[in-house]
Amino acid sequence: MSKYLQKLFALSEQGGKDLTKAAIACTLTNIGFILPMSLFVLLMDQLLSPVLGTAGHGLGLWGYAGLSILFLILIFLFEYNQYNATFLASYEESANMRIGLAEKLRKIPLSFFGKRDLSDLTTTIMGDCAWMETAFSHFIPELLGAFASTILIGVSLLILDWRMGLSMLWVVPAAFLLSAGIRPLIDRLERKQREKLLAASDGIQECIETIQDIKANNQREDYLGRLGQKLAEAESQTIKMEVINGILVTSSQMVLKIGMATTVLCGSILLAQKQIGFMPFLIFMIAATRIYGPLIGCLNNLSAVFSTMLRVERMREIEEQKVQTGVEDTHYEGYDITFDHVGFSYHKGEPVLRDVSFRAAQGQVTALVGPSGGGKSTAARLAARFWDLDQGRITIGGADVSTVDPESLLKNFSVVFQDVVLFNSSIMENIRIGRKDATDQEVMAAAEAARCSDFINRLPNGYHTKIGENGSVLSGGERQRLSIARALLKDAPIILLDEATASLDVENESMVQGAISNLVRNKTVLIIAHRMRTVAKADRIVVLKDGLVAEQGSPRELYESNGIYRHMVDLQTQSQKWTLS
Ligand SMILES: Nc1ncnc2c1ncn2[C@@H]1O[C@H](COP(=O)(O)OP(=O)(O)OP(=O)(O)O)[C@@H](O)[C@H]1O
Repeated sequence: MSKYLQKLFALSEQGGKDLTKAAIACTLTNIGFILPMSLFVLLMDQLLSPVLGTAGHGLGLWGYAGLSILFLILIFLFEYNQYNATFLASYEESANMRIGLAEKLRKIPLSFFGKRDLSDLTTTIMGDCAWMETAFSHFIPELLGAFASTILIGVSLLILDWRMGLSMLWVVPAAFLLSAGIRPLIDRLERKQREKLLAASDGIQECIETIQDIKANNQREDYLGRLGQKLAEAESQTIKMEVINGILVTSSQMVLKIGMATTVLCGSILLAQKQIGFMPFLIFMIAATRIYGPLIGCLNNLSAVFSTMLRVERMREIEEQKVQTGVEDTHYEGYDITFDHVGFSYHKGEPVLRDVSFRAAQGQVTALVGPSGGGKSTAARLAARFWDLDQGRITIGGADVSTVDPESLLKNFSVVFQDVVLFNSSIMENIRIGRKDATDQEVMAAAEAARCSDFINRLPNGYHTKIGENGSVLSGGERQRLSIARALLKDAPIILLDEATASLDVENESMVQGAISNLVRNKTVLIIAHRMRTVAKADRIVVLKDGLVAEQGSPRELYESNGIYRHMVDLQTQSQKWTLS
């Protein structure tokens, strides 16, 4: 049972065991609610014995008091046990689920994120895991418990009198068959509802992120109109879903209630024909008032259980993704990066890099240049194994990067991208991400070298100033300098600079380039820049155009060969002379 539940709901081994325990605990609680009924039957048997001419049980006052106390204690213990078995275990499992998914996401290749909507992923990790908490503490164990207790009590009633038992229990499979029949429709509606809700939440997020551009382009009316449309569609889909859900729940509950009527009808006929005694009749009448209670409660939650299955499917999709693996203690013979006939595509059949071969030697600066969309950033990221290749191989110091564990590989890289990511913490902590054991002095030295100290000293709390979400209180150039400071602090043997100085003015760019020159000594540097003067002093230039290496050589060789590089240098020289006439 535990293994089956583990597989069905994508649980850990412990989670499967805990859910089984929770279901047993709910079964016991449901049986506990029947106990007072047996006391009532005993009492009735005794009180009615003179009328019915039976012997009666004669428990006496103390006997009834003793049994009442015993039943109360049992009910309390069953409830207490259910609380522990459901709540505590479910919170632990959902915490493990979240951590497990986050761990998995850490190891999945980035290609997966290109295919999945980010808010969809966030909803799966946060929303679906939170939903699982309620599902494991309520919906699922209560449903299983109601099933199990109904079967146990039903079998006892069938043994007592199979005719009465059947008249009472036939409705249970009928109600569940009805629910199972409607399930495909509910599943379809729920998928659609999720799509609409995601579209609405994407719309809201986009609106917040792009509010400046929307206003600047006078698009407010149009944009809000489209957003309103998305919200209205989400609302109407949710209402549709609720209506169908309501119909499912009430019709299943009505079917169950018919069971009460058939029990009374069958019981009255059998009693009138003297085929059953009054006490068994009474037992069935009382049972009919209690047996459907837990099931009716569960039918309310049945669509939630269906929804749980859909969410489990989404989680399983993440869990079953292939992760990037590799050895952690790779030996590198130096840090030359070699691209050997590399082919890569983000989407099948649309190659971004084709047969790319070049070498970025240790101790040299290799610049990747070329027209926009040529594949420069892709190539640089492939060296750090952000994705796996379709063809060829990339080696670092002779080691094929596809055989190296991605996290241990990245320890060799200091990376500065144009789209800097900063965290909502202090300047000090943001730089220290480069090397978490760095002292305050080392952080400050890195900040100084990256020309950050001027603006940091102007901030109200200096290095301890909180910089807001993604460094919102800083300018583009300041954010970029922080990220350079982070890379300087990490001091890794390979440096990737992707438009690292693009947001800096000329004065700051040359200062930061001075800092970078200190950093790059004896390192392997791969630099991507659109400004040709940024790469003019590189040791080697690789021109990527349409995913192919169009030319490579020293800046001088390329300039003299009169190809794409020269054309780009000449264009930029001309554009610098350009003024508004
Ligand atoms: N994550 C991604 N998913 C799908 N396609 C992508 C992704 N990143 C880049 N591309 C596509 O791959 C091609 C190469 O992009 P890349 O960013 O490597 O070029 P680039 O030479 O660095 O361009 P730029 O100079 O404009 O930054 C482009 O057509 C781009 O649209």
